[in-house]
Amino acid sequence: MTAQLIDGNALAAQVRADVAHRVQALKARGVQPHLTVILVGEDPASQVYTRNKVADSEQTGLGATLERYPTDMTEADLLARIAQLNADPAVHGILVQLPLPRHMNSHGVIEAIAPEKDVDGFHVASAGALMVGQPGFRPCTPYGCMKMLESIGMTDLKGKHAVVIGRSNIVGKPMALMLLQANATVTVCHSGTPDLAAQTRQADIVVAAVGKRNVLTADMVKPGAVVIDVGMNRDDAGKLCGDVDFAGVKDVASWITPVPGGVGPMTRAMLLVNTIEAAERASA
Ligand SMILES: Nc1nc2c(c(=O)[nH]1)N[C@@H](CN(C=O)c1ccc(C(=O)N[C@@H](CCC(=O)O)C(=O)O)cc1)CN2
Repeated sequence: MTAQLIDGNALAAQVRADVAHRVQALKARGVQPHLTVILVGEDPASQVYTRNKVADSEQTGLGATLERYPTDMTEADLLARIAQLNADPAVHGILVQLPLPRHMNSHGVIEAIAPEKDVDGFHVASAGALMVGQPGFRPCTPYGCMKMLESIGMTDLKGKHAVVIGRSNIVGKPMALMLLQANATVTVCHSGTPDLAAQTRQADIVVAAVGKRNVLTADMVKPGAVVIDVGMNRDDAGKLCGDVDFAGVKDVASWITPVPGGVGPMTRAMLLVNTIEAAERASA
């Protein structure tokens, strides 16, 4: 079997087109939706990601501002700026790019963002809403993974066993909750799981979100399973790769997401969805 690719770039383009229509509808009502992205420090990857977020936003007609601050910015100054943005009715979404410099408490900074502007979906209010199945912003990466499953007809996951590898607050845990909400039977595995392969071999859907190459190899995958690769790593040649041994697993799975061109573009696209949603709610 050779797996079919779930093309994140193509799906993200569809999502952006839909967002662009929603932006036009809001603009027709005199509302200019706006996202403010905050970058503290000089991390090269974060500089690329934040520039891309602004470019994606502008492509759909969303207004976007990138605010850059030096690494030695104080946490108090960052919190004060967030408070101003919270109070600004022209700003609908606020995103603080992670990681923050080590002297800052990321949790405290995220909690300072008004929940109604938390377009990253990282605030505890957003996490709580997801937990109890209430409307709220969903973290963009797992939200994008769910859209990818939907794109191949996997909407109701009743009877499906999903295994999530990784338990981070921004991917693994919300991913498990979203799969559960779609009626999957969900197992969450992590560094303390004794026999990972025994778990993944049972899975109809595997989501790998560890941040380590070759966490999932062909022998760990049930034939015909759907494999979603959230990882973003570098191989020995410096080439971008995921957590999944793509070359091996593609011969066992039925569907697989590539890296690059899979979950990454969908993460960016779902940020736009959350931002237009924030603007629509604010102007309802
Ligand atoms: N505040 C946030 N910080 C971070 C998040 C986040 O969702 N919110 N996620 C990651 C980084 N990230 C977005 O910020 C992100 C990284 C990469 C991609 C992406 O499109 N990757 C491409 C490849 C890019 C390359 O060539 O380097 C792909 O997979 O095709 C999207 C989003 C940490 N911080």
